[in-house]
Amino acid sequence: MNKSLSLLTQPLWIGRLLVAVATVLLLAFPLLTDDAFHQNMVILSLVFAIGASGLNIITGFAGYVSLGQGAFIGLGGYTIGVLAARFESVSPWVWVPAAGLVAAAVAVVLGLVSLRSRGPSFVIITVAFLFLVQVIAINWVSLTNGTAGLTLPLPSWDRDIINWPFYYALIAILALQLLMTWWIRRTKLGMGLIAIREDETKAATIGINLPVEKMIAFVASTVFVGMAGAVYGYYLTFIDPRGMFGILISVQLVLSLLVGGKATLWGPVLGAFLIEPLNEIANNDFGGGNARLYLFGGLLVLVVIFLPKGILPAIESLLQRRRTAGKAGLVGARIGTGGSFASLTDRVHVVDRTTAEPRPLLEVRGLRKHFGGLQAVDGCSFVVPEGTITGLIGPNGSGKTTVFNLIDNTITADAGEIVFDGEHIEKLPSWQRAHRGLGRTFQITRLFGEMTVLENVVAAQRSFSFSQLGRIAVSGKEAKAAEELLEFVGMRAFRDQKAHALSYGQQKLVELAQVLMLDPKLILLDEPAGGINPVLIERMGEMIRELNSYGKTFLIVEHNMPFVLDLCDPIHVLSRGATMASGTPAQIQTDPAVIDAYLGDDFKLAQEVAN
Ligand SMILES: Nc1ncnc2c1ncn2[C@@H]1O[C@H](COP(=O)(O)OP(=O)(O)OP(=O)(O)O)[C@@H](O)[C@H]1O
Repeated sequence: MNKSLSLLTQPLWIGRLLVAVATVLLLAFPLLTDDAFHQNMVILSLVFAIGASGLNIITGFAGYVSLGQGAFIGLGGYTIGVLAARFESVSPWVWVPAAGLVAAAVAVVLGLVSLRSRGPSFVIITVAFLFLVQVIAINWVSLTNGTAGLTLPLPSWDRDIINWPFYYALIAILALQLLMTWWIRRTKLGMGLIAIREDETKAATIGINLPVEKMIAFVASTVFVGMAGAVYGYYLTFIDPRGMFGILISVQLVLSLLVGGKATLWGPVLGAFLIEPLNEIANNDFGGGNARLYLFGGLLVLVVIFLPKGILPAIESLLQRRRTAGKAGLVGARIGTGGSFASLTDRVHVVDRTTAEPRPLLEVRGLRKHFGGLQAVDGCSFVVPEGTITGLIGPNGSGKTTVFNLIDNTITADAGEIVFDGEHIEKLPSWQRAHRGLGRTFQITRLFGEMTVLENVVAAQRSFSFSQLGRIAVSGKEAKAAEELLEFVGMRAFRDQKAHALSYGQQKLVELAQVLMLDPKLILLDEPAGGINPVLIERMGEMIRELNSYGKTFLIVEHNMPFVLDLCDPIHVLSRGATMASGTPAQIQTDPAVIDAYLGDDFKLAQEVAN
């Protein structure tokens, strides 16, 4: 290996060295120059680094793009401005933590209002929020002095070190912000947020408590930003609504995050230190105003086209390509023969199978769902007895997947009852249904593509507690159990692969392991044999049987008739959204109505030949 290549394959220590050098330079900066222009530029860069880093939690991790992040800088500035004017004898520094609390409190309110929406509507709500706060600051004259603005007390310390306290206070806040980001990324909370970003609906079905995790993320993304806003306001010594709540601050924060790299620790800091100097150049040399708009707009277009993931992720994938160049990957590698589920029995809910008549584990009564004029599910009723492998079959479009979606609340039913394990669950959100013991795979697999296989399995949360959110995501008993489940489905060798790199069949196996991580009582499998090779179909059947022998109950939607008839008993047949027949495989195969509506005469002939 040549020398330059070996340097490139050692990214960890090079990265650490760069961070160490940058930290020393930042700490020593006020000692190196007393040039006011440069000091101002670095102070502003620090404010934007904190703002972008905070934004990283809600946007980079959780996938919620906010254009209202600048409002929290403004709220911080106004908190210190208002309080310093009211309590003149108190040092303004006292109000810096208070600004963090105000930002957090406003984030909770905004979160309650906006976190039910996603995508463009969420962005619009955050912009509206920014303008609303600005309007309040303009019109609540008794508190904010309106458009005339507020003047803060001048710093009381020596003129020679005039900027130093602001500077080091911002560095301390940035350090805290980065520490929090680093911690969140390593914990179950961070993994939950990334799952939400990748596929929120799916995240809920594997037990991730969406409202709580999103709210924590929203608050975490604003506390230190509010504090930075307070230091910024004190530094400016004058604040007004247009300066503190301008949309361009928020645009600059988003741009910093995108340029540096979303969901990375250092990306937002790098982005802020690149964008803010450009902003100053546009302000000073090109007359500000429109020049800044052109600059930010142009940069945004360039980033989206050439660096869609940002600078740091682009460097990382370049290094990754160099590291793996010429090495054979796992693509095409054989799936393992699979381990035994027996080693996991301490985690499983084992059913007493000695009782003669199994109790109903799931009862669906009169379920209805319409899409516009189409009645997709029309009074569907059936029972899944505990300990069985129950089949749900029917023609294409008869409503099977919709029934699954209604059972796990991926979509909400118009009417009907769902009783699971003796409890009515119609009103429970998906993640609570998962905690009750309902697991589900999807017809088209829905893994979190940017996570590794192991992370995908560990991401499932079978219960909720605040202390659990703080645990390291991939560690301890959970990670061990996830590895054992991957061994069981034959995918342990793939544990460090990104899920998006897997074949469809491999994804099906990982999704099964992910659902098993919930230790579910009932597993809904949507076409487990669809689109996979015959050997894997056979293996899938074996796994279902083995899991069933340990007490797992199944409800399976499948078109592969030999697979269903061999595995399932009882079988329910759906037609036009209603249950048209239920019975043993023998009864179903000979039911003239089922043959007429679904199996067809060819099936009957084939059965007769086979017999
Ligand atoms: N989100 C939706 N919006 C509108 N129509 C939908 C939606 N989801 C399902 N449908 C319609 O509801 C009907 C039932 O669909 P569903 O996917 O439940 O059938 P299925 O029995 O699972 O079909 P297949 O065997 O082909 O998977 C279909 O006509 C489908 O087009």
